[in-house]
Amino acid sequence: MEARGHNGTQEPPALEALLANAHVVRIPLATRFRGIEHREAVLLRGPHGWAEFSPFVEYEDAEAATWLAAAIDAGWNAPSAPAVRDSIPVNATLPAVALDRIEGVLARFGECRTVKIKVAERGETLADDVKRVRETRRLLGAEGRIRLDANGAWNVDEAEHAIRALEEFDLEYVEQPCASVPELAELRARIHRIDVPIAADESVRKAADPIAVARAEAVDLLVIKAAPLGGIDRALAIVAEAGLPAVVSSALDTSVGLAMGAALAARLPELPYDCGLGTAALLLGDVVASPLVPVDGAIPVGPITIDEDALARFAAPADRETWWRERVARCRELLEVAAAAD
Ligand SMILES: O=C(O)CCC(=O)C1=CC=C[C@@H](O)[C@@H]1C(=O)O
Ligand SMILES: [Mg+2]
Repeated sequence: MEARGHNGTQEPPALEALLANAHVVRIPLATRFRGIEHREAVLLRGPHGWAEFSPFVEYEDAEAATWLAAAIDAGWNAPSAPAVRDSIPVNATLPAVALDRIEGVLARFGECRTVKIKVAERGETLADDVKRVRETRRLLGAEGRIRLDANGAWNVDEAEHAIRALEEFDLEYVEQPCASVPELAELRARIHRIDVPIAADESVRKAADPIAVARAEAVDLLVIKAAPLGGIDRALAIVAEAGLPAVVSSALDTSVGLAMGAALAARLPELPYDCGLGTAALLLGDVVASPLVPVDGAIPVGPITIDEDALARFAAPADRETWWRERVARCRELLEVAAAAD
C-alpha cells in the first residue's frame, strides 16, 4: 500500500504501474452533451480493480490531477466505509435537445421517475427552457420529479426570473442556478417564499473550499461527484462536514466511473434524492459486460466486469491515446509533488 500523508495526499503508484494496463477509449454519445459528441476516458487497472480517469479535455492539469487521485483511490486502495445499500435510484438526464427529441432521449433511461433537465444553455432563451420543461412534465405526468441544472449560467436577476417562470412545472430543485456562492445566497433569500430548493454542484466540485457554500447557507443540498472530489472518502467527508443532503451525480463517465459513483452513493448515511448516475444511457457504447444503464429507475452497486472486446472496439485513435497517457503522467507528477509536500 502506498504511503498516505497526514492531509490524505497519497503518494501515487509509479507511472509504469499506473499505465501498465491502461486503455484509452473514445465512445460516441447518443446526443450532444455539454458541447461534446464523444466521451474519452482512460481505464486503469490497479490491484483492487478497474478505475476511470476522464476529466473533460479542457480541464487544466491541476484540476485533472484530483480526478487521477480518485482513480488511484478506486483502483489501488480497498474501499473504506461499508456500503449500506445495494441499489441506487437514479434520474434521467435530459440535455438541451429539440422538443421532438425529448421522448426519444428519455426512453433510453427506461422507467425513471425523475428527470434532470439542462437549462440556460448558450444560444437558447428562457422561452426554449419553458417549452422543454413543459414537454417533459407532459411526458412524465404529474407525479414525476423534475429538477433543473443551469451550470451557473444565470445572474441573480435572471435566475429569479427563470425560476418564477418555471416554478409552475413543480420543481424538485434547481442545481447551480448562479456561478458564485454570494449569488446563490442572494437568490436563495429572494426566492424563499416559493419553496424551490437550490443545489450546489460547481460550487462544491470546482471550489478551493468545497464546504464554503454550505457554511454560507447558500444552498439546500449538495451535488457530489466522486471523480472531481478526489474519490469516495473525500466526498463522504465533504458531505459529513457540510451537514446537507447530497445527490451523487456522474461526470458522464463510462460504467467504470459510474460504479465508483454508485459505491459512493451506497456509503452515504442518507440518500433522499435520486442520483444522477443514469448517464450510461447517454453513451452509444460502454466498456463493461453489463453497462449500468438504469433498470426500473435504479443501478446496482457492486463490482463491474470489464469487456475486453469493447476496450478494443472503442480504442481511441493513436494521437488521442498519446495525449491521454501524457496527461496521466503530468497529473501523476502533480500528485507526487503534493504528497511530498504533505
Ligand atoms: O446529474 C446528472 O443527472 C448527470 C450528470 C450531469 O448532469 C453532468 C455530468 C458531467 C458534467 C456536467 O456538465 C453535468 C452537471 O453539471 O451536473
Ligand atoms: Mg451540474
